[in-house]
Amino acid sequence: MAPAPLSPIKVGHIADVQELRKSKPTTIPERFVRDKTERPTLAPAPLSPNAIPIVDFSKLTKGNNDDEVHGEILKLATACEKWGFFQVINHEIELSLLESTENMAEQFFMLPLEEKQKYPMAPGTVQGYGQAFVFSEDQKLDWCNMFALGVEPQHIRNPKLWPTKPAKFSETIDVYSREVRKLCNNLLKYIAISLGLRQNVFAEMFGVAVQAIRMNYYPPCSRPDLVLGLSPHSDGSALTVLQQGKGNSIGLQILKDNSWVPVKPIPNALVINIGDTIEVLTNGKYKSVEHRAVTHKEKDRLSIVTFYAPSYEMELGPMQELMDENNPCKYRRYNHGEYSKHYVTNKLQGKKTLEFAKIQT
Ligand SMILES: COC(=O)C(/C=C/C1=C(C)CCCC1(C)C)=C/O[C@H]1C=C(C)C(=O)O1
Ligand SMILES: O=C(O)CCC(=O)C(=O)O
Ligand SMILES: [Fe+2]
Repeated sequence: MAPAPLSPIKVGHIADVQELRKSKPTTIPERFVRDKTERPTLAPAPLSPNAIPIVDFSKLTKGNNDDEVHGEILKLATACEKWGFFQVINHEIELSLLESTENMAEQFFMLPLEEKQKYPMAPGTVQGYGQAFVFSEDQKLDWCNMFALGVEPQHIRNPKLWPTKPAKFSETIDVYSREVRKLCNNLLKYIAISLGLRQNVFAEMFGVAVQAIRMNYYPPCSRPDLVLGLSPHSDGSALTVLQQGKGNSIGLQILKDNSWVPVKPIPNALVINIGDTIEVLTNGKYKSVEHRAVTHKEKDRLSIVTFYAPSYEMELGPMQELMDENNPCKYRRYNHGEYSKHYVTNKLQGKKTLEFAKIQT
């Protein structure tokens, strides 16, 4: 069952942050100013910025010997278990494709507002141009413009939302999405192996996987200490693939041991994170980790995010192989379509959405 749009909801006026920024306001509109407890810490976190594990995909697929392959699988396992995040290098996606996709996204955001507004994200929905996850007039807004599209399978696409400008946008997103889909498939095989499972276990459980793309554009903000680029959340997907803009500016932060750790972009690498689905399937062994984006005083930032998830038809729950008397079942079985609907009809609020599946103890 696909997530259905909500009945009309009142979200008040959602200012377009790129337009707001044009007037270089020294005072930030109240709706963007976070409560004191939510404001970002912009000072460098105590951990070194490169603490996020790095996984070399070429060592997984064609390591020189068994030791090299096993070593990399072990790295992958540690990354998924302890961090929920890693950066993947040598991922086999052409760098020219990463670049052209980034250029397309950037060109789209630089179009006049009237052009972008031809593809509006209706309140309560998640596809199109605008701000997703806003459900009330008093909800704080993120310092971000988003453009999101359902990609696969075809029935989740809304062709009216695929832009005609810039030329080649749709073509590029299609080619990019096919490559990212292959990468997700392959990573899931190695993730299965890292858990001691058959390599096709996830592919069999997912059916025809749902894939969506979201481009996030964060303009500079004169008071980055007061606003958030993107509210803290975990992703509802199985895997998320994030491409950070070539400007290489830090903005993504992940919550590790109660402190926000910045993810320093590695040129040409992709950031991968475990989503709620893998947390549930592994009975919490591999975790979907809370993350957020912060803004910068002078620099803008672009991220291109792919969500890869099971088909809406699939019924999911923790895998038998990962439960025993020491690891009792932590999540109930549910239909992924229902989880998707729950996810997209709630505001981003840390890992709250996953309570949908948690067995209360
Ligand atoms: C922060 O997460 C999201 O924005 C998001 C949205 C994904 C979607 C679209 C942009 C359009 C098509 C539907 C879909 C919900 C996939 C996250 O995606 C995750 C959340 C769930 C649930 C999921 O399956 O992927
Ligand atoms: O822009 C980023 O770095 C974070 C994006 C993200 O977490 C998301 O789109 O779900
Ligand atoms: Fe995310």
